[in-house]
Amino acid sequence: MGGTFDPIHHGHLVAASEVASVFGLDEVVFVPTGQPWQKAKQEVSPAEHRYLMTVIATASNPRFSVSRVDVDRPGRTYTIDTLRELHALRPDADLFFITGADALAQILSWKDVDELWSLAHFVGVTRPGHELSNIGRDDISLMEIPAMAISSTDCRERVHAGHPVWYLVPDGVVQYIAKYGLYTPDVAAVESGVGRPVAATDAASRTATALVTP
Ligand SMILES: Nc1ncnc2c1ncn2[C@@H]1O[C@H](COP(=O)(O)OP(=O)(O)OP(=O)(O)O)[C@@H](O)[C@H]1O
Ligand SMILES: O=C(O)c1ccc[n+]([C@@H]2O[C@H](COP(=O)([O-])O)[C@@H](O)[C@H]2O)c1
Repeated sequence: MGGTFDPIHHGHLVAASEVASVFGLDEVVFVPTGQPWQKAKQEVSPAEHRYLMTVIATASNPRFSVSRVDVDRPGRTYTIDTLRELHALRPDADLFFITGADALAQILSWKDVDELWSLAHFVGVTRPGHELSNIGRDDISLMEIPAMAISSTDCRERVHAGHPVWYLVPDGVVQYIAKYGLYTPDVAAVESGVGRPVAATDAASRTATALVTP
């Protein structure tokens, strides 16, 4: 499963788990992008942070692993290169490529799209707010998965605004984001009060008030 994973969230993990279960996959390899060229207009976190968050998020599942092929390949990330490299590394493996409905809808704009179909079996999964279509190809499988209305964009915006992302992303990823200050406004903005996180003391005093109220 390829993705920018900025950050990885439970929508990604549920999609991978469901496809692995239905198709009886031995392993799901998460492949964080190096330079996602279709996101060139937006700021993307350094690849090492996205790679490490993906490692943390998948560590507890023995069937999940993370590949560095896209992170380590210089230049823009194209799935045609990802699949060729994975195929060279595991020539005997049947490759599946998992995509959400939104990514599948864009696939005709991907590099060398006509060559993709012979390198992997594509599986499109449902995603709230997006229509799932096999874009007229019978060789693409479509799957309904439990709806997770979570996006990395929303997670970044929540952290930036000082709102929690607990239970949207794995606990270790919440802690990683806090440790490295990802998605937080810069210091000047914090000092000017923009995006100020909810103060622990505010929350504590509200709890205390609630406890003494009859
Ligand atoms: N909630 C979700 N349910 C199902 N599939 C998802 C979900 N979120 C992401 N995906 C799929 O996972 C893959 C990687 O997505 P990506 O890393 O770009 O996450 P994103 O949440 O879409 O990020 P952003 O909001 O930054 O665009 C894509 O195929 C995408 O369609
Ligand atoms: O090959 C391409 O041209 C291409 C264009 C856009 C996205 N992709 C791949 O689609 C996957 C999801 O990408 P994204 O940008 O939605 O996180 C990831 O593996 C990308 O490398 C691939």
